[in-house]
This record gives sequence, C-alpha cells and structure tokens, in this order.
Amino acid sequence: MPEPAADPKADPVADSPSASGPNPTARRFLRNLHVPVAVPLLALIVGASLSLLAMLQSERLLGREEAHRFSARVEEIHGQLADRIKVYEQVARSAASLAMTFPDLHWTQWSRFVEALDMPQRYPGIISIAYARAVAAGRSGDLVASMRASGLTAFRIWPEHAGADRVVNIFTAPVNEANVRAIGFDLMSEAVRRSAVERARDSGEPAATRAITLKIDEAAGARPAFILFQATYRGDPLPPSLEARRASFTGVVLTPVRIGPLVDGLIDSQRPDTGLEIYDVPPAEAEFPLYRSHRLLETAPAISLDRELPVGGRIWTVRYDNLPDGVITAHDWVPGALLAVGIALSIALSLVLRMVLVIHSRAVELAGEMTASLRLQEAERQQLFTQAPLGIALVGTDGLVMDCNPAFASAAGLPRQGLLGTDARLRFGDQASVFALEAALHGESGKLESDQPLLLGGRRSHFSLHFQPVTAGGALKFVLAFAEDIGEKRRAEQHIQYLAHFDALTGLPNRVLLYDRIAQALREGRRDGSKVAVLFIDLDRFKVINDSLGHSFGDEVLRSVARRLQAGLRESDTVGRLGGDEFLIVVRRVAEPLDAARVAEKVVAHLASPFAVGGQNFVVTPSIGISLYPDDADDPEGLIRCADIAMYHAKEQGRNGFRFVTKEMGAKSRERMDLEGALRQAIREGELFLVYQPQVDTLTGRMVGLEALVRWRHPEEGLILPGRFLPVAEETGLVLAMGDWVLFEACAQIRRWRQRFDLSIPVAVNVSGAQFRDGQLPVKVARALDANGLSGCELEIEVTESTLIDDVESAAATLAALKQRGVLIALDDFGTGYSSLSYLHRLPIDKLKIDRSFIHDLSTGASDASVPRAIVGLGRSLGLSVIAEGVETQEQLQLLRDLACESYQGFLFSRPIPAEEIERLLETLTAVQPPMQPPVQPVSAE
Ligand SMILES: Nc1nc2c(ncn2[C@@H]2O[C@@H]3COP(=O)(O)O[C@H]4[C@@H](O)[C@H](n5cnc6c(=O)[nH]c(N)nc65)O[C@@H]4COP(=O)(O)O[C@H]3[C@H]2O)c(=O)[nH]1
Repeated sequence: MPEPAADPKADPVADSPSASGPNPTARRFLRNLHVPVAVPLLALIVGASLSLLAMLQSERLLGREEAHRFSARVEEIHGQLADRIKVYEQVARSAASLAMTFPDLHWTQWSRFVEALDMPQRYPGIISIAYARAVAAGRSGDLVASMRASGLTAFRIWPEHAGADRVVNIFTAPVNEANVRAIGFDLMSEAVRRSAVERARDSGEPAATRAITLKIDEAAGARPAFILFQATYRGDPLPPSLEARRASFTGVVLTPVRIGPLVDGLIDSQRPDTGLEIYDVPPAEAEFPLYRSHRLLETAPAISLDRELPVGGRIWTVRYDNLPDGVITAHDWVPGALLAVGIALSIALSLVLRMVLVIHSRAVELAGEMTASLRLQEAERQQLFTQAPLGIALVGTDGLVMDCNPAFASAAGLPRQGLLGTDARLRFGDQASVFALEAALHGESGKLESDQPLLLGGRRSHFSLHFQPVTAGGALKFVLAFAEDIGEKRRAEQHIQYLAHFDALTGLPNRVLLYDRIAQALREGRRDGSKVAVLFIDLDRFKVINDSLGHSFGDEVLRSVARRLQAGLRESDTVGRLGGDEFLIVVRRVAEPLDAARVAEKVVAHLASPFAVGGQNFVVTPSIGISLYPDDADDPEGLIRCADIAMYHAKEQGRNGFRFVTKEMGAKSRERMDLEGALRQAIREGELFLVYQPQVDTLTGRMVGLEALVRWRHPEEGLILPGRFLPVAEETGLVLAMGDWVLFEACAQIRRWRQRFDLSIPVAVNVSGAQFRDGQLPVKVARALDANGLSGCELEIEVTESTLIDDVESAAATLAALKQRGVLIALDDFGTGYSSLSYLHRLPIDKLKIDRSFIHDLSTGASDASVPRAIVGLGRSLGLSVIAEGVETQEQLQLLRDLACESYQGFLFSRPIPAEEIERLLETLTAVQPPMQPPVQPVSAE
C-alpha cells in the first residue's frame, strides 16, 4: 500500500505486446534458444581450445624438460667418454714413464707391465700397448742386433727403404700373432703415424692419429681405431723446449685404440633414447662418422647436441642424438590426456551450463511471471486501498503519516497531500484518538468513537476510529488507522430510536414509550405511595372526519389535538398517541381520583373550542376512560386495558365525557381476557370448525354460492358464535391465526367437494380488517389455493365496507393482488357504512352484499325498499352482481325478486350448516335438477 502503483512502462522486462521486437512468446523462445544453446556451445569451443592449448603447452614443456634431461644425460655420457680418453692417455703416459725409467727394458718386462694393466677388463678399447724406439740414422743395425740378442731372432726393421730417422716398434703386449706382426715396423715410414709421432715428440703430450685402419685389422676390414702416442725422452721426462725434446727424444709408446670398445657401455641399453656419432673432423665436413652407436636415422632426431672431445691433441666432435625409436618418456601421455580430459571437461561443463541456463532461464521466466502476478496483486491492493470506502491511513513507527487513501482525506475534510509526512500525533482532532494512536505505536490496538473533527482543521462529524499495529517478526512496521464517518449512521440510529419511541405524526411518545413512562410512574408510586392515573382518550367520530375530508385533513386534526393536549398539562404528565385517534395521558403523583377527573375535564375543555383546519371549523370531542394505580391495576397493560374499557363506557354514555373504570367493567374485562386465552387454545386444539350457508338465485332457486362461517365448539360452553369471540380475536390479533385456519380449511373443503361433486359454485370466506391490513393476505390466499390445487375463481373473499374505507389506496392494491390470483371479491354489509360510494369504481369488486338490516327492515316496514333498490341499481350500473343477506321470509324474497336482486341467502333457504349437511344437499341437487325451492323447514346448524 505505501508503495506507488505499479507502472507497466517502467518495467524493462515486461512482456507487453507493445514492447519492440517479437511478441513475448517468440522472445521467450529466442531467449530460451540463444542463451541455453549458445553459451554451452561457446563454453565447449573455448574449453576445447584451451585443452588444445594446454596440450601444446604441455608438449612444449615436456619437450623442454626432455631437452634438459637429454642435455644432462649427454653431459654425463660425454664426461665419461672424456674420462675414458684421459684414462687411456694416462695409460700411455704410464707406459712412457716405464720406458723412460728403464731404457734397457726387456720385452718380457713390457709384457708383464701390460698384462698387469688388465686391459680387456679395465681398458677394453686399447688393443695393445707397444713401444717404438727412435733410431738415429745409421744405427738401425745396432737395434736389430740388440733385439735379436734379446731373443727376438727374427727381428727386422721394415719397410726396408725408409728415411734417415726411424721410430721402430720394438715391444708390444699382449703378445699375440696379430700384435707381433707389427714388431719392427718403422712408424716414420707411414705419413699418418709419422705426423702423430712428431706431434707427440714435439709436445711431450699424448698425440692421436686420425681414424685409421690398424695394421692388425687390415685383413679384418674397417674397424675404426686410432693410435695414441706418448713420447719418451732421455733424462728429463719432459724436456722444457722443443729443441730439447727433439734432442732427447728416445721413442714413443703407442696405444692403438679401437673406438667401438672405447664407447661401449656408455650408452644405457635400457634407455636406448640416446645415440652418439663421433667425428674426428667437423661433422659438416665429414662424409660419415668415425663411430655411430645406432643405425642410420630416417628422420632427423628431435634433439641433437654436438660436444667437442679432445683426444691426443686432436678435437673430435661427438654428436648426441635423441632417438625416437622406442623412446617413451615418462610423461608422453600427458598432452594427449590433457586434451582428452580437457575436452571431456568442456563437454561436461557445456552440459552443466546448458542445464543451469535452462533452469536459470525457466527460473527467470517464473520470476517474471511471479513479478507480473505480484505487480497485479500490488495494483489490485493499491486499487483496493484507493477505492476503499473506509478511510485508511498508514502511520510510520515515527508517527508520521506514510500514506492515506482518498476516503480518509475526505472523511477528515482535508487534502490528502497535506497529510502525508505530517506527524499524526499532532493531527488527530481528539485527545482520546491521540492516546489511542500512541498506544498503537506501542503495539496495542484500540477502537474509539469521536464526535470531534477527525483531524485538526478538518470537518467535524461522528467518527469511528480503529488503530491497528502491524508487526513483522515481532517488530512494529506501521500502524493502520481506519476511520469511518458514522455521522449519517448515528443520525439514522437516532431517528430510528426516535421513531421507536415517538409517534411520527404528532411527535408524541408512542405506545412503547408510554408503557415505559407508565412503568416509571408506577415505580415512583410504589416508592412514595402516590397514585398514577391513566387517561385513555378516543376522539368521537374521528373516522367520519377522516373518511369524508381525507387523510391529510385527518392527520392535521390529530396534530392539532396533540398540541392542545400537551399545552393543557403539567410537565411531569405524559401525553402519547397509541395509534389512530387514540391518545393516552399518564398523570403522576395523583393524590385522589378527583385529580384525574380534573385532568379529564381539562382535556374536554381544551378540545371544546372548534378546530380550524383547511379553512373549515369543526368540533372534536373526546371520550375518556380513566384507570388508577393501585386501585384498578398495578401494571401498564392492566391500567391501559382498564382505561380502554372505561373509555368504551364513556362512549356508550353519550361521548364527550369521561368515565372511571368500575369493578363491573373490570369483571367484563376479565371475562374477555378469559375468552382470549380460551380462543388461543381453541385455535391450537382445533376447536374451530366451519359451517356453510348456501346462496341462492332469487328466481330459479338454484344454488349459486356458499358462505363459510366460523364456529367454536367450546369444550364446556358448547357452541360459541363469532359475534362473541370475533371482537376479542380482533382486539388481540388472534384473528390473524384464526383467519389463516379458516382460509386453509375452506380451500381444503372446496377441493374435496370439487373432487366429489364437481362443485363449480364459489365458496365465500370472510376476512377481517386486521387480516386485510396485515399485507400478507394475497400471499396467504395464494398459498392456500396452491396447496389445494385451486385456480382461484372457486374462492370468494368477503370484506366489509369499513375495512376498505380505512385506507382505500392500499385496499385497492390488496384487492388487485387477490384479483390477479383469480379470486372473487364481495363487499359485505354494503349500505351500512360510510355512504361514500366514490371508491367503488376504483376497487375490483365482483359482488355487493346488501346488509341484512335493510332486508329485515323491509318486512317489518321500518323502512321502504329504497336502499336495496338503490344498491341493486348501483350494482347493475357498475356491472356488479348483488346478493341480499338475512332473507327469512317469502315476502322478503318476493320483494327482492321484484327489485330484480339476483340472489339471496338467509334462514328462508338454509341456516349455516355443517359441511356434511351441505354434502347431503349437494347430493340431492346432483340427483334432482334445479330449480330448487326453499325447503319448508329451514336447515339449521345453530
Ligand atoms: N338474523 C338472521 N341472520 C342470518 C340469516 N342468514 C344468515 N344470518 C347470519 O348472518 C351472518 C352473515 O354473515 P356476515 O354478514 O358475513 O357476518 C358475519 C361475519 O362478519 C363474521 N364472521 C363469521 N364467520 C367469520 C369468519 O370466518 N371470519 C371472519 N373474519 N368473520 C366471520 O361474523 C358475522 C356473524 O356471523 P354469524 O354469526 O355466522 O352470522 C351470519 C349468519 O348466521 C337470517 O336469515 N337471519
């Protein structure tokens, strides 16, 4: 409610058709299609790409790691290889040292020295260790001689025709056929060897030949080898200068080394991922390597590293290759696995994303729907708030008006905008309201009514206020103030209250208030022993005034009477109107009956002067009955009843006077009360029954109708006629219940007769004034007819002229409703009353019944036949049928025939008789066709 009304334009996601682009369903579809498909697809592509990158990166890293690893291995192998070379060189040096230490060494000693080295095991590459002695020019023969003398008898220097300086191989070990073949060979005779020998001589360092085929291998084929030379000198092991070295040069130790065995064992056969090639020239210049540890590669190796290896003063190049064959590094599987796992994860991620997005999109959709629904609810709530007829204001916990609806502002009579944000505690017009609001701000709800302005400066009325604290989680959120302007309701209530106690026409206390005032006076009387007088006033012949001059005239007279009655009384006395032309005066603190008589005289005197109403002067006289407390009765009802009885007596005694109630009157009154009780019981116990009086055609004697008349079979008193109990029934209202029973019983009887005798004549039922005025008559008649399956024309309702005359307008309406149902209407006792015939043509009447007094008078000669004649004429002119009541003699019948009155009823033909007798009559009529004559002996039910 405090929030502003939802504005659909402000909704950026509102699925309104007016929004640009496709309609909401299509948009939703596209949104569903795009996001949940595109994003997972993108995720898949990105994931796959990242996996590929990861794979490549890992390959790169693995490659780098492999290069490092390879390089380290190469360094390790190369170091070992270099060590071996150094060891081999050391072996040559050792041999050279031996030769220098023992210049006259015997070849057997040399052999022992070499054997001690255990070359096959420790230096597998060294084929042999030999010693070649430098022979000065012309001293070759000495060498040959000394060698032969040492046991080598076949020693000779070869080749024969060599240069002047010779370096001849004299010892070799181990001694075997192949090695022995080289004994005597002049190293200087061959260029490669000579070059190496000279380098060894000049440097004093080991000197290696280039790769050669050894003499011993010449027959066996190419097996790469080289010879390592170490020079020996005389005296100083390493003479300091070149000249000194050349001058003291004595020979060289030569160590032929086969490269294969030199390298063997360096390459791990378990990890054949490293191969090596040895070049004694730069690899680019070499046609093929000195040595290759592996077969020739078809493709270039992934990694190839060249390392230099100094060997006897030469620089070899060792090329290390990372071999692909059979090389499976420990982490080769990683890139592939990375790619596979990456793609699998990407697919999984994409699927999860798809799922999440679909759920999310559905959630968004649901949230949208919920938002729309909430907005609608909010709009409805706002509408409710705005349009609520009840004033509602929201007061914040700080006492400020957060919001209020137009009804609240309108009740306050102030503009709504001016109220918002103001302190409600300073605004409410009534201190009690402020307290109630304060209490509500402390969590206590409260209701109150105020006749002050709702808000200060606003309009004044009668307000109902309700303060209701609204809490959430135990904390006060705001206070709802409901305000209703109940001024109108209050006035209506007061008016109703007034109507309930005051007579609308005269403004005097009505019956209810009168009873109350009497009760009050009685309490007072009981307290102080004073008497209370009740004066029952009835205006004489008021009905005539009313009927002849009209109701509004009558009303004006009643108002004038009321004014005069009031004017002539003390303030402590009460004048009220019981209804109609009946007034009541309650006189308190009456010392003696005479006081009451004086009040009555005063009333008579006050009303004595003529009334001037509507330009006419006339006199209204009262008949007054007086009862006294405690003499006549001690309760309001009893006092009024007694005064009423006394009033009747006053009327009987010539009107315009008053009568005190007497004991005798009281006895009669009691008798009536007894009768009332007995009648109540009669209705309850079914003591009532109906008799029927036939109505007959005056000329033919044919039965044309029946009139139902009520009877009471009293258990003790026997048969009681309506003349005795009807007035009591009418006074007490019992006539309504009695009338209902009569109506229903008559209709039930009609049904039975129609079934048995095919009865087509109507049956008349009398209705009293009370029944007629009750307003329920048409409904009750319809109910009785319906219950007995009657159409309506079988029933005739008899109503007296005086009943209709009370209120012609409403009587006309009631009769019209009855006619509507098809019921016939007869006007009873016609001619006795009010001589105003003007209403006749306005009422839907079918039949006029000439009162029996006129018929009676005919035969007694008390009057002539002018009234019946006039009635018959009237009926004819209005198209109504006319029936005469109370025909007892042939003479009367004849007169009616003469007057052309159509039908009659009376003792002449039949008294009212029980239904069974009617049935016998009907049986006779069915058997003997009409016309019927009146029976000689009238039938009687009384
Ligand atoms: N002297 C004489 N009298 C005759 C003769 N023929 C008929 N009557 C009497 O005249 C009365 C005719 O009925 P009413 O004018 O409607 O007058 C009726 C009617 O106004 C009223 N009444 C009777 N029954 C009912 C009823 O059921 N409901 C109401 N509301 N009133 C009823 O009581 C009145 C009296 O009824 P009852 O005592 O039955 O008296 C009846 C009947 O017995 C005759 O030749 N000579």
